[in-house]
Amino acid sequence: DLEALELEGREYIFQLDKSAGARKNKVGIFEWDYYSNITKENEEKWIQARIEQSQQEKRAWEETKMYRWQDFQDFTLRRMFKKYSKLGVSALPDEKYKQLMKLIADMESNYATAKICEYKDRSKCNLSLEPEITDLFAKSQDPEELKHLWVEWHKEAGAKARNNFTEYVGLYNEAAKLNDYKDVADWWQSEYEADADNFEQQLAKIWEDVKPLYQQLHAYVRKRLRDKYGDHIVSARGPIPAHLLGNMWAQSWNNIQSFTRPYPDKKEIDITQSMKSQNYTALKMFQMSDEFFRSLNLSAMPPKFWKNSIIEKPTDREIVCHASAWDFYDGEDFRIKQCTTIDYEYFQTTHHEMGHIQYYLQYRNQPFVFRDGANPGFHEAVGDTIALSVSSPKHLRRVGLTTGDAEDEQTEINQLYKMGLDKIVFLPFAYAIDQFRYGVFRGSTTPEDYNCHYWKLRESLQGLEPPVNRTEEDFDAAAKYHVSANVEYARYYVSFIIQFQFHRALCQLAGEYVPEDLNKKLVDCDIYQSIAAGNAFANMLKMGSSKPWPDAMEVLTGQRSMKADGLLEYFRPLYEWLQAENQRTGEYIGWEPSKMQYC
Ligand SMILES: C=C(C[SeH])C(=O)N1CCC[C@H]1C(=O)O
Ligand SMILES: [Zn+2]
Repeated sequence: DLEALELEGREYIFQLDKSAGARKNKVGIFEWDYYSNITKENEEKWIQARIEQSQQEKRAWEETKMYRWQDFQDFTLRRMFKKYSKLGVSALPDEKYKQLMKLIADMESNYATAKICEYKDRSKCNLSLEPEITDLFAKSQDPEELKHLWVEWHKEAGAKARNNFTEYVGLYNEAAKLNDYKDVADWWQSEYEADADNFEQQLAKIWEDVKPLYQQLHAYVRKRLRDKYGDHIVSARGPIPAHLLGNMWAQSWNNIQSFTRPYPDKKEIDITQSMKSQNYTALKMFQMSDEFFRSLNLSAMPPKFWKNSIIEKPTDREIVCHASAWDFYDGEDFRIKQCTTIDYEYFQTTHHEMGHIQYYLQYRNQPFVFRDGANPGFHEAVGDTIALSVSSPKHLRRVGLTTGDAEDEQTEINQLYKMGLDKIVFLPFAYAIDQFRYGVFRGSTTPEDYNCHYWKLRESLQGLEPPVNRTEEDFDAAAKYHVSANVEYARYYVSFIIQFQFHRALCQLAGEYVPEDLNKKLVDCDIYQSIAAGNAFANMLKMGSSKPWPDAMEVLTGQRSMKADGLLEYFRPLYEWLQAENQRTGEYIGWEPSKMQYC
């Protein structure tokens, strides 16, 4: 009878889940060894381990198909079976599976080991992205040097990946179809459990809500850059050249805050300078982040975390420097790998990565198949939500990273501007990255016009243009880690929206934010040491992916959908200031078509 069948199904799926967890642990160790020591030998070992895992998964998948789990009464049981009924890339025949793994590994190692020559001394050709190129890009205010670094990096890390990427798209789409998805775009979006094209409608709605704020910020920054570099470099009504914004991908404009902020005579909050003058170390940054989480009654980092993590770039080997957090699915072994430098950006990144580890710790008693974010955006939002408190003036004063004067109107606008250069600026970038890849996977963007489509999106969404003309010899999208490393990117777009919904709820629980109370503003909320906020956060995080994400979001925020209202409320004073300022200077809002050639 059905009762007995369901009982048998329960036995089976929990057994399968346990062995799946053991497989993930084993493959994870090989993957870590490769990412933290890029050699041909380690790449081969990792791919071999992946092949063995995929063969075992295929056998288990055949067995799982025999159960009529759709008729089971228990919701959790049905959800576990549903997740295990999707085989993933292992559905590819062995040879194709191996080829796909190799393509991704080769693109990723090309990105991780790419080197370029200096602008000043062309004989010095050993510049890596981290820390050399990143630091130069953050500090240089020489448009010619920035142009050189931009062009050379996009050649080494982007153009070189074009052929591998094209082949990867074909194989990855084959895997999608074997999993009953139309294409990889459909597969990636299924992670958000939205019906049909609803997920893309949600993304579009959010952009519609945020675009006016972005356009005001874009217009203001363009004016300040024109003041600095002259109108022969920055036009009055055109897109902004992408190499002048302090970041290789123009995804965050924080590095130009110092010479563009609204009230320059107000003391600058220069966290990087404070950290350096206080002899901060990478370890201290990690200990401070761990202490913040513990202050909320959340979990401490376990011993293996401090023992096994790599928090500074090794000098004796090549590694994948791009920051990452790892769950080895044994309840004890959790690691971060990052090439920390002592600056504001890495202070943020450290909290971002520690947020991933905290999520792993909170859901570590879930079945393995539920040890995941409620949706991929949740996982990216945990650390950033905490960092919203950490980067508040109140908290920075608390930890001695800024001194003196309490909030006055102008300082608050400067603070919101600094936050906006990270959080508002990022949204059209993230939107462009996966709009581009959706088109590629759907076939509406072909290899013959990869770069043309990429720059059309960059111009229409971000209001940027390339510093030099582009052709289809280039492949600028792959100059961004996630495109070379096959990491979906809409997760960050979602994260930068929901983290403000989480932050607002936590601030209310901490008594730090009261709507309409001018002494309890969102911009100066710091939930540090609030057990009430921490417990509510933990209740959501513990769920992992055991329920559809609206249930998880509702537990913390009472909302069941992602909405830009949290972000817009946080930045409202800045929005009003920007509108008034752009009116005062008569700045043109938006951008006319670029005169650069890229299609
Ligand atoms: C820090 C990570 C590792 Se999950 C990252 O890739 N982030 C964090 C914010 C956006 C995105 C990026 O750097 O492009
Ligand atoms: Zn992340």
